[in-house]
Amino acid sequence: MSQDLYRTSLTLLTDLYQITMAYGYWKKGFAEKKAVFHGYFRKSPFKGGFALNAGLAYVIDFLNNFSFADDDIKYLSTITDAEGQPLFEADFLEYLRNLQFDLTIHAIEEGTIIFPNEPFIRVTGSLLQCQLIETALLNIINFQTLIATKAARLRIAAKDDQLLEFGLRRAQGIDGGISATRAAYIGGFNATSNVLAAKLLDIPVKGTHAHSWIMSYDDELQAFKAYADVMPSNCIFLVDTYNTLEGVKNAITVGNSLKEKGYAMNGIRLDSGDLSYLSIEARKLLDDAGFTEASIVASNDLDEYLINSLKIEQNAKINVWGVGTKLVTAYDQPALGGVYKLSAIQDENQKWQYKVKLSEQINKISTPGILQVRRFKNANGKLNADMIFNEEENISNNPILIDPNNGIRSKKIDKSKNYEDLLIPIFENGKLVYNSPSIHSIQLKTIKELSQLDDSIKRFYHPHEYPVGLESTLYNLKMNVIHKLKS
Ligand SMILES: Nc1ncnc2c1ncn2[C@@H]1O[C@H](COP(=O)(O)OP(=O)(O)OP(=O)(O)O)[C@@H](O)[C@H]1O
Ligand SMILES: O=P(O)(O)OC[C@H]1O[C@H](OP(=O)(O)OP(=O)(O)O)[C@H](O)[C@@H]1O
Ligand SMILES: O=C(O)c1cccnc1
Repeated sequence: MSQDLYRTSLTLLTDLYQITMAYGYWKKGFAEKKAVFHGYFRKSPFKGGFALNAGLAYVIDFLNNFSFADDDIKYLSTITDAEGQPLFEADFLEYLRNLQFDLTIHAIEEGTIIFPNEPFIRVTGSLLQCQLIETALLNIINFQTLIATKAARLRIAAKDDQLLEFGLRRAQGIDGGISATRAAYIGGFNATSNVLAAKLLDIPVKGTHAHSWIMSYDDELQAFKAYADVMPSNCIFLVDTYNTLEGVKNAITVGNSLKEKGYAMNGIRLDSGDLSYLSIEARKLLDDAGFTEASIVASNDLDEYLINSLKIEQNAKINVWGVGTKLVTAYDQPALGGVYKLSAIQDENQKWQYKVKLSEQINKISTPGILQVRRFKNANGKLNADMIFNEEENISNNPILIDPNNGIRSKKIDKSKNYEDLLIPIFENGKLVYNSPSIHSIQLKTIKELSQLDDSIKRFYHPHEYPVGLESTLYNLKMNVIHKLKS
């Protein structure tokens, strides 16, 4: 499991300000006040209509190992303030050394479609612990959700074709490469070229060969022949080193000798030039030579727009797509803006005090409450609307959803609709109560979820906005808290 990488103590994987705030809470005597935070994002990435939730398994491993090791404490004791004095007093560091993770966490499962403004995670427990986990939690989920979303968009474009992830060489560092491979698989990729990720994650590993193989021989035909000698049942020939269509002919020559020996040539790979024209011509050559089953793999700066154009507008004859850079770097949107906000805190009488962060920008005003996301579905299983509500309030059987960014937009939900509450228990008072599904079942979930999402929300240009609203009691609570703060 790739999570092995996260099984040492990563408790210091945070911003210093989380620890200074924790120190402040401790000093002021409210470190253990009960608080609730939610993680959510405000805008779907890639100008799209949805995101695909990923990263929870890593969050679980991070939290399972959440404790300050002796050398963490030792390091913290060396941090100094502007006057060169230790920033943290020894008793606080002792408090951290003895800290037992005991948060309660609810989260949306990986492979679930999620939308702006709805919490994908809810964290309940001591203010100090809630604060200390913020940065790592956002680091993990923002990246994996971003890449899983990109992968899901590529899956939409590629329809039933094979998608291979080729991104490691261009990924953002080592963990960027491994996390991206994981997220790509969750989003619907069939295999990766990344051997370490494949081993750690138990996912299929695949690949062809590079131009250097061809260049290391005097000519292309010799290079193909040598490759076929060594790996007769693993032959996808890269045909574009010198002249693509001549390369296809050489592949056919070697394919014929393989056939005589009882092997099938698996296919060819195109990596430059006009992929549409070349794939159509290559298909004709292969079919005419009897290689109707041979695959045509394409790579070279592919993304969902190009795949869509090649398949739909240009009728390209490509059935396997190798995608690297634009997937693993989320090229057109390098970060998901997921945030983590305090929404309630208990007073001395254990009564919730609801909290809101104000902003001049209405979409940046946070939502108070102990929130849950209820997803309503039509009789045919298609997603209909998501309702965010406060678990502390009784809600009507026929709730009204109000757009959090526009109070005059509302939608009535009729009570006959099926629904599911998406935030499910993951940790209860620090104890893991959730069995992480295998990565293969997460991918199956993704495929099912994508099939339940209307095409108008999946389209790449100006997608329809899926209805996500605050249940009306929650909307009123939010307005009240805002008005109180403003007065
Ligand atoms: N039919 C097509 N329609 C739209 N874009 C295409 C088509 N075929 C190829 N492309 C894209 O055009 C871009 C340029 O490809 P091309 O092979 O001409 O240049 P290159 O990438 O610089 O070549 P090389 O890989 O040899 O350096 C690539 O992003 C490629 O994916
Ligand atoms: O284009 P990507 O989506 O990132 O896919 C991975 C790329 O990596 C390899 O190229 P290589 O590193 O040999 O560079 P080049 O093909 O650009 O010369 C491969 O031939 C693909 O073109
Ligand atoms: O196996 C391949 O064809 C491959 C692997 C990584 C990058 N580009 C291509």
